[in-house]
Order: sequence, then structure tokens, then C-alpha cells
Amino acid sequence: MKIFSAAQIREADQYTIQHEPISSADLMERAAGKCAEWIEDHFSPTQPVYIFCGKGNNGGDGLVISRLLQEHGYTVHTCIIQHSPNASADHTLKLQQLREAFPANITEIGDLSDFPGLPDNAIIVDALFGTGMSRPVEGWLAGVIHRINDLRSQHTVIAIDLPSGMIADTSSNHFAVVKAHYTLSFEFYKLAFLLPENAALSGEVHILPIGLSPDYILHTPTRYHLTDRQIIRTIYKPRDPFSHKGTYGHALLIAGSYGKMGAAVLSARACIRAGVGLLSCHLPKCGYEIMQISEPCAMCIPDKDTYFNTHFHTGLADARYKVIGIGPGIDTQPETARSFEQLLHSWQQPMVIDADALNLLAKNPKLLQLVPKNSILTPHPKEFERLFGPAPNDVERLALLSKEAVSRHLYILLKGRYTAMACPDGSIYFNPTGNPGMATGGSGDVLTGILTGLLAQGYTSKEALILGVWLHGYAGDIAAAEHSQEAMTAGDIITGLGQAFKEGI
Ligand SMILES: NC(=O)C1=CN([C@@H]2O[C@H](COP(=O)(O)OP(=O)(O)OC[C@H]3O[C@@H](n4cnc5c(N)ncnc54)[C@H](O)[C@@H]3O)[C@@H](O)[C@H]2O)[C@@H](O)CC1
Ligand SMILES: [K+]
Repeated sequence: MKIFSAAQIREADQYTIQHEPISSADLMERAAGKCAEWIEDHFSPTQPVYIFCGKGNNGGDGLVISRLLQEHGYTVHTCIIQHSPNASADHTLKLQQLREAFPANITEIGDLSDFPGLPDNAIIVDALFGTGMSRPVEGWLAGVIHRINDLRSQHTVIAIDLPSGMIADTSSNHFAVVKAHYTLSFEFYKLAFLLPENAALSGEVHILPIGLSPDYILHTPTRYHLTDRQIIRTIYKPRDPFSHKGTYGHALLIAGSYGKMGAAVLSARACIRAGVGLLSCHLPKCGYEIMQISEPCAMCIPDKDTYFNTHFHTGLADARYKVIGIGPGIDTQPETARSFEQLLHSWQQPMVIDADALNLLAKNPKLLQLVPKNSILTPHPKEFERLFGPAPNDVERLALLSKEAVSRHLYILLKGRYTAMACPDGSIYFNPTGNPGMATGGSGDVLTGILTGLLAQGYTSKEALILGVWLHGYAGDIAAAEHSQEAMTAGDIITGLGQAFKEGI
């Protein structure tokens, strides 16, 4: 699914108005109609509704919702916030229609002292500002937003299109923003909904289709995408009936150290479950038997060292590996760092670089220049900061992520609720699958295994990344459904992979 900027959303509205064709007033009727239907499906007419409207088109939506809910027996109080002497043309028209149909209970709010007292258990509809917002709300208007937020524990707050005060495609960190329980947004996810800093503001987001032009959506390029099944289906390649294990590549996984062999085992298992043809694991001697017994499908190459991987850079050319995954549990010993540097000097195919291998890069940033093009780096926010430095907010962190991916020709993901995946072509994909149960030791090692396994099978780095992160999250959702978010383990994510391949594609 494409994620458009506020300017593109305005263009999509205008394009639809011209080409469908439909008047803007009717498009507003359609959009607000979807919101009214959603409210009617979820809340009973016995609950009083308070709709707070701005004077732009977001407020216009609120006025239409007010009329439609009253037509269906809801008691609605419409509060028009007088933040400006002028109203948009559609707002003016919809206010006139509301006054004609239901003249009672329309109040104008000129300052905070006009704010109404609410009866118990009301529904607050926030239709103050939508995509027209481009600067912080200040003064008494910010006071209105804070008042709504003070009431949220006793009432249900439903934001129309965007929680008011939130800016659709840039950071609104530290601004006055409505904290909604639900956001009913039109046609597209907004970038703002995917940013961790806004997690507490949009609540449950529901995207309501309002029939914006499919032609516009198809032909308008955008930088941001939210992975969905449609994208996943274009990536996934069913297996060829005439294939053999050579078809699906030989991967080398460099993982584990004394006390951290679990990371290597989890990663190896995930790689195998992701469909790799053959897997070799380079392990410290102490891990040899552990791996042989835990995962008989993996071949093992013991290091010269008992406790750490220190000589994995040798013998690579003979084995004709398709891909190398490195990092889970390898620790950051000087000997491991030396071997890693030598590996980077000799290996030119894409790699998957995770965990301690990222920390080795952070300790010696000049090594980043040696990372083969099209490699995948999988940092969590702390590792990202160690590698590329801090950013003042999530939008600037995304910009930094993308800049590094483009300039270094790498695929870099940034783990989170919506893991962001930056590609060298400048695009950024967000992944919607997964849950907080995956915030558990070993979950990242599983992802490294999956990505390595997909690359070995011939998926491009971009394909492996988007598909791998989707499957990882999907398998995590299956694990959480089976065991609960608390009790699920990284091993359960691996177990869920089979079902993820069968149902998630
Ligand atoms: N035909 C269309 O274009 C459609 C638009 N729709 C609605 O229209 C919204 C966009 O409407 P608008 O472009 O009119 O914009 P908004 O209604 O989001 O906001 C514009 C109003 O807010 C004021 N404003 C903006 N920033 C402010 C600030 N920081 N402090 C105080 N006041 C501020 C402006 O002066 C203007 O009055 C969407 O979010 C959606 O809800 C929907 O009805 C779907 C169809
Ligand atoms: K709003």
C-alpha cells in the first residue's frame, strides 16, 4: 500500500473530483458517511456524541457525521471551534445543511470557557483539523486539545482522518495533539501513524476506503510503502517441481560463542525453515556438538578457537556459498573483529549483518565502507544509533536511515512496531505484521536466519527483506495467538513459520 504525503492526498482528492467526476461536497459526504457507519457499527445511539469541528474540511466531515448520526437516532452536540473567521466552502455548505435538518445543539466555541461539560460515557469526535495541518496548534486551541485529552479516560475519543494537531507526513513531537482511542482515516495510512513517537496518539487506526481514484493511486510514485499481501504476492516465488537442493542455495551462518550458542541454534533453525537448500554453520568448538544435536539439518564448521569465532574468513571461496549471515551471539572479541575485517576484504556478495557484527561495525566505522553492496543490516534503534548516530525525532531518523541506505547502497532495517526498511533506491517500506510478544531474546536471531535463508534461495535483497520481515512478524502473530504475547518464545516464531508461509502469502 502506498503512503502518500498530505500534498499528494490533496492531489488525489482533486484528481478524483475531476475524473470520477464527483463534487467535493459529495466526496465529503461519502467520507463522512463511512465514519458515521463505523460509529453506528461500534457504538449504541444511547451514548451521547460530542463532535468538535474546525472550520476547514475536517470540520466539514464532522458536520456531516453529526447530521447522519442524528438521522439514525443518536443525540449529537456539535461544537464549532471558532479558530478563524473564515470557513472552507464545504464547511459552510455542510453547516447550512445541518442547521436546516437539526438546528438544536449547535454551539460555537470562541474560547476555552465555552467548552461544554460532558455527561458520562460520551463519544468525542475530533474533527478539528486533518491533513490541512502544517504547523503546531497553539494558544487556546491547544487548550481545547488538552481539554479533550483530559477527558479521554472517561469517554471514547474518535479522531477523524488524523488526531488533531498531528502532522500527516512529518514529526509532531512535543506538539499539542489529540490522544485518540480510534482514528478513522481516509483511504491511506499516513506516515505519522507508523512513527513510534506517535504510538500513543492515534490509538487503533481504521482505514476507510472512500473511492479515491485508483488511477491516481497506481500512477503516482511515492517513497513510502506499507507492506501488504498484494506486495508479498508479487515477491513470493513458489518452488519449481523440478528443483533440487542446489536450486535453493548454500548459506553460511557465522554465529555463536561460549554462553550464546542459543543464538546460533535459533538462527540456523530459522534459516532452514525459511527454505534454504543447504546450511553450514561456522561455530566455536564449544558449539559443535550443541548444534549437531539441536539441529541435524545444519552442517557444522568448528573454529580453531574453543569459545569464539576467530577464523571464519578462511576457506570461503572453495565452499561457493551463496550468502553469509553473520552476527547472532558472536561477541565482539578482538580476534572476531580481525576475522570479520578480513572477511569483508574478501567477500563481495550481499550478506546479512546483525547483532554483534553490527556492534563490530560501530566500533570500527571504516569497516562500513567494505560491506558488500546490497547487504542487509538489521539494527534495533540502539544499534542503529551506535552505527549512524542520534536523530532528534523519528522523521529525521527515517531520513538518516534512508540517506545511509542510498549512499552506501545497503538495505537497512530499523526494528520497531512498524519495522522500517530503507532501500538504496530511496524507497522505505514499513512492515505491519508482528506484536510486542516478539520483544524477547532470540527474536532478532530468528530474523537473521530467515533473511539469510531467503537470500540463499535467490530472492533479491529487497525481496528477501520485505518478505522476510513480513513472515517473521506473521509467524510471531501465530505464536502469540497460540501461546500469548507473554509466554511465546523466539523458538515459537520459528514453529509459526510454516503456517506463515501457508496463510500469510
Ligand atoms: N474533498 C476533499 O478534499 C476531502 C477532504 N476531506 C477532509 O478534509 C481534510 C482536509 O481539509 P482542509 O485541507 O480544509 O484542512 P483541515 O480541515 O485539516 O484544516 C484546515 C483548517 O485549519 C486551520 N489551521 C491549519 N493549521 C492550523 C494551526 N496550526 N492552528 C490553527 N489553525 C490551523 C486552517 O486555517 C483551516 O481553517 C481531511 O483531513 C479530511 O478530513 C474529506 O472530506 C475527504 C474529501
Ligand atoms: K481530526
